Amino acid sequence: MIRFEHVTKSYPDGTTAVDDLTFEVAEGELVTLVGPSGCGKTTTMKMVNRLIEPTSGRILLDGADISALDPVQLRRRIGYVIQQVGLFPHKTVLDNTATVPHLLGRPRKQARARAAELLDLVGLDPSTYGDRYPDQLSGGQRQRVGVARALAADPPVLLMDEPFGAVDPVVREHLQNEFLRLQSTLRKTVLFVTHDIEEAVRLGDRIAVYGAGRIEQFDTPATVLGAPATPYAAAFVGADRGLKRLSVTPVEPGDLEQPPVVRLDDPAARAAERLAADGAAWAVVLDSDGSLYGWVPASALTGAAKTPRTAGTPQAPEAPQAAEASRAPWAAEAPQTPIGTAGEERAALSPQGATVRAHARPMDAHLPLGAPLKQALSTLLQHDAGWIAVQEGDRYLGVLTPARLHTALRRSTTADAARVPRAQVALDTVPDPGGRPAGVTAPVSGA
Ligand SMILES: Nc1ncnc2c1ncn2[C@@H]1O[C@H](COP(=O)(O)OP(=O)(O)OP(=O)(O)O)[C@@H](O)[C@H]1O
Repeated sequence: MIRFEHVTKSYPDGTTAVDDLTFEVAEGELVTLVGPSGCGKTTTMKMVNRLIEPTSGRILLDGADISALDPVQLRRRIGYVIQQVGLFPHKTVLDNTATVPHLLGRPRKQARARAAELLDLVGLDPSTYGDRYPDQLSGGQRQRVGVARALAADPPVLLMDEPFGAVDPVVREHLQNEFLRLQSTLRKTVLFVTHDIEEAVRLGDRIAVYGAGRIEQFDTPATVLGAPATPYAAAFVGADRGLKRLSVTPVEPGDLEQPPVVRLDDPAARAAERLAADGAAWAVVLDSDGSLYGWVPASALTGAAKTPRTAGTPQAPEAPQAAEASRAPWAAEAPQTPIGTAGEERAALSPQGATVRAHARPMDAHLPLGAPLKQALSTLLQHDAGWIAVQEGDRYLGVLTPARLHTALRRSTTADAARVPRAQVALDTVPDPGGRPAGVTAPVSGA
């Protein structure tokens, strides 16, 4: 755990780089420091490993004042990754990574074995890259070596100063994902400096938004985006913060609609009756194991007797479209005419048309529960669909609609501001697609 207590750093020329900082980074937490150039992020970070000494205040590491610790001993507990990486040009990748464990007294062979494990961990095959020199690597690969090297002594704390700043946006996103994957298992205490709000939001458990030498807001990404504490923080996170917030708001069970559900092997006639009774224009179709197969329009089921249809890929015009806000997205325009269930009509069903299977449209697109709303919106747009199914593992849970997505975003903003679970928030200003106040009587699965 890192704790800053009223830390100020002033230079003899009168510049105050940071002014009265007080904050805490919990063990295993990743805190991003974000702000414009010159606002004091790097100074903050370098005071933790005593490359810079504060003018006043103190910094505690696991409760101990670091000013009383030997700087060399202190730095052994702290991995440091910087943008320029700073690999030794004349040493191979493996030797670069093995340097610290070797310096710490591990026999060379052991240190190299550990280095190979770490290279593997950061996604560099040691048999391919271990014997290369830094100038034989791409920028992104060098950054990975930098991370592997910082992890080599297995320090509980990592300081990362714009570690992915020198690579193109695609590689950067890849490195960020890999680092998040690593961090989910390693659980280091991380201070991560960036001037990129997208990166800060993406990686941080919490974000410190810096103004000139001071922290303007220190909170979760969702709260910083949903409820900026000051006009400065609002301006820094950007006018499009609602869009950014989509990336940090997960789909929860309470966000989902529950349209009628039929199974592939249900008799088509019975499914049609069910949809007619519900006044539904379509139903979700599940496999026998409860996973998503696709959807079926009521019109296909009612026409089942005459024109059995072989399931194919749905064409865009057939895809379920976004509902008007006033009714459930699956609601029929007019009540469906139940198809005849008289014996002679049933007998007319061909074997192919007898079950939902013959009329169902497959739908490949679905989302895992917990996926960010941004992914949900992107999937909806990509498939030109009015809903997208949400699954937990292989189990279908319900569907997310554009209206529900909007409600989820609004509810999460309110929930974060009030510090309560999203499921407890009722919004009565925006009706959901069923015309109900969202979060009050809307169908909720498992929330
Ligand atoms: N040795 C120094 N003497 C005087 N001023 C300094 C010194 N080192 C840094 N500063 C000033 O302290 C302020 C904070 O610098 P710092 O490097 O912490 O900013 P930063 O937020 O990390 O910026 P960047 O994103 O550009 O790296 C800046 O105004 C900088 O000019």
